[in-house]
Amino acid sequence: MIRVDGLRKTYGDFPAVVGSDFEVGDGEIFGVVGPNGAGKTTTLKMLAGLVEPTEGTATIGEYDAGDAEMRRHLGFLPEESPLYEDMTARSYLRFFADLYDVPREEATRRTEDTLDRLELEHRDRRLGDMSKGMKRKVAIARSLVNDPELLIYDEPASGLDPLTTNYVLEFTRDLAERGKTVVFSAHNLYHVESVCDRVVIMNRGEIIARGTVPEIRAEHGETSYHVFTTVPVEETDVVGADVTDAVDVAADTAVDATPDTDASAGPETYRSVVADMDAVESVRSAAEKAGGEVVDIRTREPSLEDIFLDLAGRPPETRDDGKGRPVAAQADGGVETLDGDGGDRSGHARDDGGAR
Ligand SMILES: Nc1ncnc2c1ncn2[C@@H]1O[C@H](COP(=O)(O)OP(=O)(O)OP(=O)(O)O)[C@@H](O)[C@H]1O
Repeated sequence: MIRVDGLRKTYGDFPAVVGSDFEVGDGEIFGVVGPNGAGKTTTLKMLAGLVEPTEGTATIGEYDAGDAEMRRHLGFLPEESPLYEDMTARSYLRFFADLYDVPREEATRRTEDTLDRLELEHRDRRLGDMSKGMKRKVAIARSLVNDPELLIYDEPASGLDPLTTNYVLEFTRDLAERGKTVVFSAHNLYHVESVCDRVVIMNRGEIIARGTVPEIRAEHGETSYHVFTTVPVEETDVVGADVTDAVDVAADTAVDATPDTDASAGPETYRSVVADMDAVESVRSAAEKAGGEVVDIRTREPSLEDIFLDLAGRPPETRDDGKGRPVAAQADGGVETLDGDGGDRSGHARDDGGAR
C-alpha cells in the first residue's frame, strides 16, 4: 500500500529526515517510533502529502503522496488536533463529512458508530467544554468520516490518561482488523510494542532499526536471565560467563547480595542477573557450594525501549539502518532553531484533517 524510497526532508540546512526507505502492506499497523525531534511527524506529513519531500518519493497505492485524489482515501490525525471549540461533536463531524461529500444518512450512521466504539459520551456538548481525551476521540472520529483505507495517526495516544490510551490503542487494532492500514507514530515505545505489526525506529532523522518487534529484539537485543537463589552468590563465583555483559544487558547489578523483595520468588531470595545459560549454571553451582539452591530462573526479554536506548546511545558508525547499510552521522541533531516552513504544506495547527 505504501512505498517510501529515499525520502528526505531538510529545513534550510537542517536534515529533519535523512533518506528513509520502507514499505507498509495493506491492513498492517506500522509504527514510526523515536524520541522528540526524531523526524516522525515530518515523515508522516510527507506520507499524507502535507510536507513536500526535499528528495525521494512516497506512493500510496497508485497515487503519489502529494496527489489531491489520494487524500480522499486517507484519514490524517495531527499530533495537535485543535477543534472548532463552539461546535458540538456531532455538528463538527457532520461538517467534515460534508467536506467529503458523504451523504447525510451515511455520515450520521458512520460517525455515531465510531463514537459508540470509542465510547464517547456527551456528543452534543461544545468541543471547547470537552476533556482532552474526549477531544482526541472526536478527532479520531473525524479521521474516519470519509471511510478511508489508510489512517495516518501522529501520536494518537500522547498525553492521554492510561484508560483513554488503552481505548485508543485497542481502537487502532480494531481498525486493522476491519482491513484498514494504519501508520502511527509514538515516542512511547510501549504503545508501539503492544499494537504494531512492524516498526521503524528513528533517531535524529535516521532509521536505526526496523522489522517486527521480535525481529528487532532478535537482531539488537539480548535476553537476560534472572536467577533466584536461597543464598547470596559472590560475583567472583559466577564463572564461565561475561558478568560485565550481564550488567549491561540488565541494567542491574549482576549479583544482588541483598534479599530480593519479589515475594513470588519465595522469601529471602537473592537475584543474580546473567547473560547466558553457562552463567546460570555457574550461579547454580556457586549457590550449592554455599549450601543453598536455585529456586527460580526467569528470562527477561529487552523491551523496545531498552533496545532503543542501546542503539541511540551508540556512535553512528557502529549502527546500520536495519538493511545492513551504515547510518550516516547527522551534523546537528535536534536543534530547533530554524524558522520558516521549509515547504510544509500544512502549517502547524490547521484543523482540516487533510480534507483539502
Ligand atoms: N517547519 C519546520 N521548520 C524547521 N524545522 C522543522 C520544521 N518542522 C520540523 N522541524 C525540525 O525537524 C526535526 C524533526 O521534527 P519532527 O516534528 O518531525 O520530529 P518528531 O519526531 O515528530 O518529534 P516530536 O515527538 O517532538 O513531535 C526537529 O528538529 C524539528 O525542530
